[in-house]
Amino acid sequence: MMSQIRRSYSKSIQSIKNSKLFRQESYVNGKWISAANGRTVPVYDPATREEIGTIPELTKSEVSAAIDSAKEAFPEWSKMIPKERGALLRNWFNLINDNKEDLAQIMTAECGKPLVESRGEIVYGNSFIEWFAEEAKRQYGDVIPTTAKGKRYLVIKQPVGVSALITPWNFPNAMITRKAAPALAAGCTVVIKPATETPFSALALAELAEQAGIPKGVLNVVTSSHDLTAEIGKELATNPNVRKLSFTGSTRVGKILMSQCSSTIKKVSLELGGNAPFIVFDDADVDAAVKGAIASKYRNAGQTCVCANRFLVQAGVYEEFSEKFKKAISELKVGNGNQEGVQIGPLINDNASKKVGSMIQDAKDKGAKVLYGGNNLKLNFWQPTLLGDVSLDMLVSKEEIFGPVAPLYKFETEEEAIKIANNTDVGLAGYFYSRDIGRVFRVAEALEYGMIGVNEGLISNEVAPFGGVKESGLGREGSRYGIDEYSVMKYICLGGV
Ligand SMILES: NC(=O)C1=CN([C@@H]2O[C@H](COP(=O)(O)OP(=O)(O)OC[C@H]3O[C@@H](n4cnc5c(N)ncnc54)[C@H](OP(=O)(O)O)[C@@H]3O)[C@@H](O)[C@H]2O)C=CC1
Ligand SMILES: O=C(O)CCCC(=O)O
Repeated sequence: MMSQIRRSYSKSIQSIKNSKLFRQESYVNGKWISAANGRTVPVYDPATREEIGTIPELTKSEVSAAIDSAKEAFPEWSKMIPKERGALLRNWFNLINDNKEDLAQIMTAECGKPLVESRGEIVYGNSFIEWFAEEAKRQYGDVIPTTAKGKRYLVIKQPVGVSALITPWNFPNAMITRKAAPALAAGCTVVIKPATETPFSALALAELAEQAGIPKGVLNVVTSSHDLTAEIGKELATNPNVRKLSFTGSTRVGKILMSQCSSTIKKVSLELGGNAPFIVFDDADVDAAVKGAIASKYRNAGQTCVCANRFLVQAGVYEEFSEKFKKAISELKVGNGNQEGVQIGPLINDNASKKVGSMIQDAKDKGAKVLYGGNNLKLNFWQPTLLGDVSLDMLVSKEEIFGPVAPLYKFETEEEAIKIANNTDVGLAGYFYSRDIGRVFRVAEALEYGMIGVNEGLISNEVAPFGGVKESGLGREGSRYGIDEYSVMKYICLGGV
């Protein structure tokens, strides 16, 4: 049976050492399940369009049953001593660490990112598990000085309850661990719905969670098809037994989920789209700015919500920055992510590719110059692209590009740069390069973004609060604040003391 299925695996999956990690069933209540109606959905390698394997197309009622399992598991898990929960998370961390190369290969096969980035994401994703394994022990409450004789006031933190976690395809591992680890540490049980394009990284995590001893029903992974996504999302957002929903993805879907969650007043965390400005001032170290720009823009072929989206460059260094940027991207290697040396893989699917193509065309139609690239090489592989003479009416200025395209704008003054940078409905990450300490404070404070990189293009880590303002979302992930998203405060007023 196995050899029959194996024939259709992509090459990257064939090379994994621990074949147990490649699960093709959903994981509910400690069991690996198929859909009751037997229906499956194929998953393709975006680099080759080869079928990697299949996943069950669970229906709404099966997702509802997974929520029931999480509800049943909640009392015991939430009452466990935090240190014991932390120890199980630590086991999970260790197992992920032991299997990191296989996990990276599965990730590259299903989402296309270069293997070197997949390896980095496994380490990054695992850092959230390690961090929250520790934080489980640090959910401190408060004792509030009394205002009346004979009374004492206490505040304790308790887990919010069953948590639904809906995650995207661009970070198939880290977006799960950044939600599941604080949820489990706080004492919540979870139902995870991974993106239909990238379910195997999620199922591999579930396999290792099971091996780590995380009890049945505590962590569930439900898979389905794009056709049923809206129905399943609605079930997760409206089922009264779910008390928390955390979503990473587009602002469009975030708005739908937030409105659906209002029917049962769930606690909601949303990590949505961005339109990150990357500002280079005249006083910047231009070489450092180019290095930061490449790291920020071309990570995951530009498919990252914190990717630089608009490059605002002050007139005095515009030519120098543009020339050096162009040279740097001309050296980037595009190809199948599982080949050594590749820095830019394919976009996730045809829709993503069409979106990038139409944004480049729109910019050209409105007068932008292609300074480098601009071509679709094959399938969904795009050349790293640099656009000059970009104006604010172009789609690349207004929308999240989610592809390897860098638009350059020239500005004259600091005020103008801040005004352009803030002229958007979203506010996730913003970046700027300057060596003037006064400007560093002024601009960092003036930018309407949840996260700011100053002389730095990569800002994410497990100890810092990740999240946005405006339509980029609600809540913070990672850091000491991340666990609060899965906790509720209880005030206890003690009389007769
Ligand atoms: N903030 C971020 O990290 C991300 C931002 N985006 C932005 O969104 C654009 C479009 O990408 P796309 O993949 O379509 O983004 P979506 O927001 O549609 O997809 C992301 C996740 O949301 C799920 N989803 C989609 N519709 C619903 C729904 N009605 N209810 C519940 N869950 C739902 C998807 O599931 P399924 O896979 O089953 O469809 C997937 O798990 C990108 O170009 C980018 O700009 C996209 C992904 C991540
Ligand atoms: O939403 C995303 O695009 C994933 C976040 C990437 C990061 O953690 O840096």
